[in-house]
Amino acid sequence: MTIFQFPQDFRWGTATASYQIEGAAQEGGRGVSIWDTFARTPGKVFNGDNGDVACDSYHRYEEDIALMKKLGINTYRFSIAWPRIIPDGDGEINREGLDFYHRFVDALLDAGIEPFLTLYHWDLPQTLEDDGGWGNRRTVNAFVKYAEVIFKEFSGKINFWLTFNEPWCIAFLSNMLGIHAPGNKDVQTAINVAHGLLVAHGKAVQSFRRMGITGQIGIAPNVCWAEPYSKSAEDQAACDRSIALNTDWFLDPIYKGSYPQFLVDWFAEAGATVPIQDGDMEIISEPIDLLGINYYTMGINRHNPEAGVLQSEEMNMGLIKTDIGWPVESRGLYEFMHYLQKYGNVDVYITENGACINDDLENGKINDDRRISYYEQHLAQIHRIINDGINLKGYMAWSLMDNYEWAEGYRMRFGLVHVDFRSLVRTPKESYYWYQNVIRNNWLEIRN
Ligand SMILES: N=NNCCOCCOc1ccc(-c2cn(C[C@@H]3NC[C@@H](O)[C@H]3O)nn2)cc1
Repeated sequence: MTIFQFPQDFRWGTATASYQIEGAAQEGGRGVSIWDTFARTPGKVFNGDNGDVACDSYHRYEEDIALMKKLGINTYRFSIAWPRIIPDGDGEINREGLDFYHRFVDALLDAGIEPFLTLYHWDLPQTLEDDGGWGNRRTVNAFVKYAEVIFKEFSGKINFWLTFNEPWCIAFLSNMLGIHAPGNKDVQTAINVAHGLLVAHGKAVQSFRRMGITGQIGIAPNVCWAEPYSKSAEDQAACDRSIALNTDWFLDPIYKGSYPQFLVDWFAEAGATVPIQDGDMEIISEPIDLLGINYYTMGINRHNPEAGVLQSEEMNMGLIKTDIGWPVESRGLYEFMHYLQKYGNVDVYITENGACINDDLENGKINDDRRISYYEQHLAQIHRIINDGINLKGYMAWSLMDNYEWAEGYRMRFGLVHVDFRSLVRTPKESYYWYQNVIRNNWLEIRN
């Protein structure tokens, strides 16, 4: 038996997002988001699943908070649905939407749980997408107006703020690969979206500072760690491109005030350029306080001219995979956290980490041993990272409960709690009780 003791002030939590759990899509004055539209577009989402009901957390949040309290977490990451706050994107404020989130945040605080608020977790008001989306400065300015409404409303209640979740997914998965909403497949559009959201991020941070809002603010990139299939320079360069597009493309502008030139040049070869306007990079590089890092898996990549714009092909190395097909390899988290040190030993929270394991109820229990094994491996790496002196301050498991996994609909289950999407009954899985024990002890026991 090996014991890994965590720091006394280490934060333990779980994470969700508005469109994935709330439901009540036509209630409370909520407007239409790009995911409502995308989900209703034939062929885009498995089974045509949408977020109309989801986990119905809009109505059942007190039950969810009771599960969080029983789990023993002290931190809960959630996102605000912009379409609940300003239904048409940049028009009238919907008081009913603000009141819902006040009730929710107050209930979290009453339960002794620190809210970790994400402003944008992919549910853009459709009206703004119709007018050009993140590539149009109207959307950038509308985001700042929305952010300032939330800052003003929740300052004093919220101490941890994130502007954007997974900017690579918002820009490239959704606008170059077309896999997520709005489903564009155009490199220039993706680069325009990435730049727009970065300017929006910087302007929101400037507002946060100017308004004297409580707490710390940052952004949450997702990680795409990759190691070369061979020792060839070509394969290493292919890995560098994959890693950098998820991380450096966003963190270089924020921490250095400029894009990674080798990728700018790579995209220029493909005929795509970054639409930088005077003053943009100064805005984007407004200093932040923390980073959220979302890690799921890593790849072994090789250069392949046929493998998309980046010409970086992920090889199937025969590793154990989760049920969504992602290799289980916790080593990439350790390697990435050291890679991240090039931006300084900044405060980092793992804001998402978890496994898609689609076990179902058997005799009233869900024996998700594979999920427990995934968490054991990744928490052991977390301990190793902390032991190396890296400022990793907390960990949020993705996810509290099974929810709407975007284009995969409800078939892919990441939760510590099982959700029956017909009855909406929640059932803690064996991994929930395992995580409860880790939190209670503040240590990890690795079975020999
Ligand atoms: N990276 N290169 N890929 C090249 C080609 O990929 C094809 C498929 O791509 C991807 C990549 C990444 C994801 C993904 C999903 N989640 C889980 C959510 N995170 C935020 C939260 O809402 C969770 O639901 N995180 N990441 C999906 C599909």
